[in-house]
Amino acid sequence: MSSTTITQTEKVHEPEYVYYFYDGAWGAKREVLTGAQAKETFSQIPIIDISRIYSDKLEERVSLAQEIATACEKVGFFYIKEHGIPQELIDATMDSTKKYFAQPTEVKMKEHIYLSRNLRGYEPVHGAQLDTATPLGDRKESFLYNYEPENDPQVPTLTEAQRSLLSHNLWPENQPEFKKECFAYDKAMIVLARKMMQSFALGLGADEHYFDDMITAPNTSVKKIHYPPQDPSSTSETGIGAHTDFVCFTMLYQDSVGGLDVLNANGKWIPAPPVPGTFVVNIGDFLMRTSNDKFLSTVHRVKNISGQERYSMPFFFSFNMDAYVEVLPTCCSETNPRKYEPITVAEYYRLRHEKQRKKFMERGIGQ
Ligand SMILES: O=C(O)CCC(=O)C(=O)O
Ligand SMILES: [Fe+2]
Repeated sequence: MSSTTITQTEKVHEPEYVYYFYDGAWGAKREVLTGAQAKETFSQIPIIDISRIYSDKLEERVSLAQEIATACEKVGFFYIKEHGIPQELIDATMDSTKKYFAQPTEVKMKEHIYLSRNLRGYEPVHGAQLDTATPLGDRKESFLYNYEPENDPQVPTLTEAQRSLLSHNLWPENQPEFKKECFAYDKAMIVLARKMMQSFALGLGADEHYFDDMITAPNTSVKKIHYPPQDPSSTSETGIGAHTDFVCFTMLYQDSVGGLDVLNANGKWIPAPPVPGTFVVNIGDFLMRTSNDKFLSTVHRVKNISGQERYSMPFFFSFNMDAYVEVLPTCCSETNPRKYEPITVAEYYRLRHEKQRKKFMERGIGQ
């Protein structure tokens, strides 16, 4: 009698994942794909000259919109140059931002976000923790302010009900210049953002003015951010943990230090280094939803290991708070039916903030 033993030494493939913050919580993940498993995805971020956005020729605006739409579909991130925002305006607001952050923390804590009704104002270093694997959280301090209708170049007429949906800012009383510079910056960015929305509408196959009525009092906000340098080997903190933005889209000004990375479909981090004279634009979850997932809301993070102080200013843009937003009919078909129900921006934000606030409270911040 004889017996045969077969020993299997086959290597078990252990998948590797990149984790990120999505829909109010940490824990969404993307598998790292290499070799034969790798998908077709981006390895760099396109730079688009958007001067045509100001053209009086529709065909030029359409060709730009198509270029932008391709970047939104394939990457979800792109740089814009020749955007029309004067560099002096950007420099002035950056200067006042640095002056604001240079104050002692206890002075800035007078505008702590938890003293405001809706998380506007100052958030200190380690005040946020997107990546729960970093016990200290985000090595950044920030100041967040929201749209104020009187500062809109096209001041909207709002009902009391509409007014009640707006966020309230918490401005530093001792720095009137800071508020002035913030407003000047916001005013210019609102004009550009409305143009960008027209370009997105065209790129999604809709009428150029499809979104116009939904952005008469847009829910915009600007976050001024200071990232002190961090120890490159530290795993206990990061600059800003990996996440997607939950607004429609973001136009980010970053200084010359660098540290922003963008995640591609294979779970690989692609750097988005500073390019002079540009903003980095990225699609957020709400426009992804509105486009029936045609445009991508792409995961990104920041780690400032440069040894220098880094400053950035994302300008976040969403529709009017009471806008009832449906998936664009041009993004749906019989073979690609609508994936999301219509929702108002206020409700969308309420649901997201509820989840996020619960998480922050669990950490014991702001009580
Ligand atoms: O500072 C940056 O470069 C990015 C900031 C960011 O992603 C955010 O605030 O959502
Ligand atoms: Fe972001």
